[in-house]
Amino acid sequence: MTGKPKVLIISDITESNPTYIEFSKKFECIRYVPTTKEQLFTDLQSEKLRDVTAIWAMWVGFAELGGTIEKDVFEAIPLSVKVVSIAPVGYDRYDIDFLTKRGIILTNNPGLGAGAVADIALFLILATFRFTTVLEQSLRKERHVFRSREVLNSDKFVTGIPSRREENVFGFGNNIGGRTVTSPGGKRCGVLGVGAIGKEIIRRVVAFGMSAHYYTRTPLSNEDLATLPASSMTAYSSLDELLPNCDVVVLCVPLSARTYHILNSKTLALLPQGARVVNVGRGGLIDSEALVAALDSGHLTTAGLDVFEGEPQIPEILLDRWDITILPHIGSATQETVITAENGIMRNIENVVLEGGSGITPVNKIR
Ligand SMILES: O=CC(=O)O
Repeated sequence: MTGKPKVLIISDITESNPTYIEFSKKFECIRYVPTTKEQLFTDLQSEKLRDVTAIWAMWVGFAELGGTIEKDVFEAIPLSVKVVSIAPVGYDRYDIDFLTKRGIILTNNPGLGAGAVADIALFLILATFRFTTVLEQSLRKERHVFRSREVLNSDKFVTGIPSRREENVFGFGNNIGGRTVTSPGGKRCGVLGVGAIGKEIIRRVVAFGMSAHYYTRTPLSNEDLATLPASSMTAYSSLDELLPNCDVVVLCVPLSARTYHILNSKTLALLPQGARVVNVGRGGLIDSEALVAALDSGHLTTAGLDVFEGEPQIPEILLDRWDITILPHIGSATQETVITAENGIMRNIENVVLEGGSGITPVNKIR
């Protein structure tokens, strides 16, 4: 017994983080490594955790115990808990109504890693225009830089690529599987969601010579526009108006009932023939089956995805495709982001537990 308020830390942490060193002087920090959902449920009800006042949850719910910190687990948390503080921006995996009814504040980290996520969006945009995934896979398989039509067309080439040989595939690599390889420069990049991430994406794509096209329910303020390459940006008043003007569309809106499957067979059909799709938001924004159908029909050229519906699983139909670049939800996975997230979590916990506040960046309102 230290007499200090107890914080349950369900996550890896950076022990050398100077903010944590100070924090651990004010709180009894109980480190917990989650194994299974069932074990977590049991442990949360144990005597040792009976008077915990805060839960530092970092990425749990996203990563190692994908989806576990949902209502069924929260039902087990001690009544003494006042705040659950999580690392991510997105809190779509958490049951806000349940937490609010229990009088628990949930805090997130708005804007966390926006630049890092935008970097990954840019990487995926480049991959979708230049077909880097299939070309890298081919290189690894063939073990040399190919230039011959024979090699590119060989059966040893990445599975799934159409074998309409001579007329569609050129050794130089400017036409792969019957689809044209083009530069992003001069093309139109649609950005769906112009929050912190969307703004960073706009800055990056314009630097690459693209124009930025966007639709946002709340118009950008003049201050916002002053920080953006406004002369290369065009606003649209609806999604239906935006989509026909995108050579690539990038999704970075939060997942909600309104945005669930916002790209579906109907909206994908509004994209121009040959368009690309990139998703760094949440998997549930896209109907994966409709995406695959649009690629198969040749309406879409390629896609790049960092997020998937039902993570940590990946829809089977996306896995073996040569025309989709996939990454394991690494948008904000950098050392800088981790430290910023930890600091945000500690600041929120201190505010609620030591200062009697409602959280610095609360998701819900208690009272
Ligand atoms: O996906 C990561 C986040 O929401 O921060």
